[in-house]
Amino acid sequence: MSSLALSATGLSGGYGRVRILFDVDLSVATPGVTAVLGRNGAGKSTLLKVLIGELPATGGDVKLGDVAITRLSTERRIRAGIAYVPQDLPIFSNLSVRDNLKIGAGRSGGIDRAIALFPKLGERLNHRSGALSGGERKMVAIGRAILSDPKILLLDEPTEGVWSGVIDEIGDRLSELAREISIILVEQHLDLAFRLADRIYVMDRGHVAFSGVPGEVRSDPRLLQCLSP
Ligand SMILES: Nc1ncnc2c1ncn2[C@@H]1O[C@H](COP(=O)(O)OP(=O)(O)OP(=O)(O)O)[C@@H](O)[C@H]1O
Repeated sequence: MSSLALSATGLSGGYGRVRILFDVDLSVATPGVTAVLGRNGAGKSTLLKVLIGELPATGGDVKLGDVAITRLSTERRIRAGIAYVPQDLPIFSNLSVRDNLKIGAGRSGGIDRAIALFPKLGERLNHRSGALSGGERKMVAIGRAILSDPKILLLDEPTEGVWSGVIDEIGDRLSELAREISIILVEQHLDLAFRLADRIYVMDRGHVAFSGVPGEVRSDPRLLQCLSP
């Protein structure tokens, strides 16, 4: 079980001179699911990119446990125990499922943990990844990410482009995974986010508008305001 919490304090960041995030405070459940909601363009993906170090923080701090990791490279954050699955999946279409998974396996070469989480991948190991369904591609990306044995997993819209019948399946697997590690979940499917999350942050124009446990957030009139286009 993980005891390493990821937290952000007063976090700002963006693209070049364009500031997108303003003074974001966030602290993740360990283990468990912390969902981040907000309308398109609210800054959810940008937040994950700053947390993993793909974009620099221009203010504030990111901590893993008590250690500030704000200035660490993405590679060192991954080594420290954070994994990231971006929205646009880095899946190599020409490679088999097995070879795509092996990219995440490091020196051990073992892909068993990914297959234990998503047994369907075990049946598709020799398939070309480009021929997989949207849901299966998401499974490959998540399965590969957990092979680095992360304590914290950042997931950007794992159900985007996934057939509704498979959304629950992915949700069930994430719920299992969240018994062991912390997941920060950016998600457009509200039902799934409310089902999985221990805590929810609602973002609006680069700020955290409010946060709370799912019951509180669902009945907060600010939710509709923050999610309406
Ligand atoms: N590469 C980029 N360069 C400049 N601005 C960007 C870039 N990527 C995103 N943005 C801008 O940053 C803002 C926040 O985008 P972000 O992708 O973080 O939002 P989001 O909440 O994840 O939205 P979505 O649900 O659509 O993915 C938007 O105004 C977007 O146009």
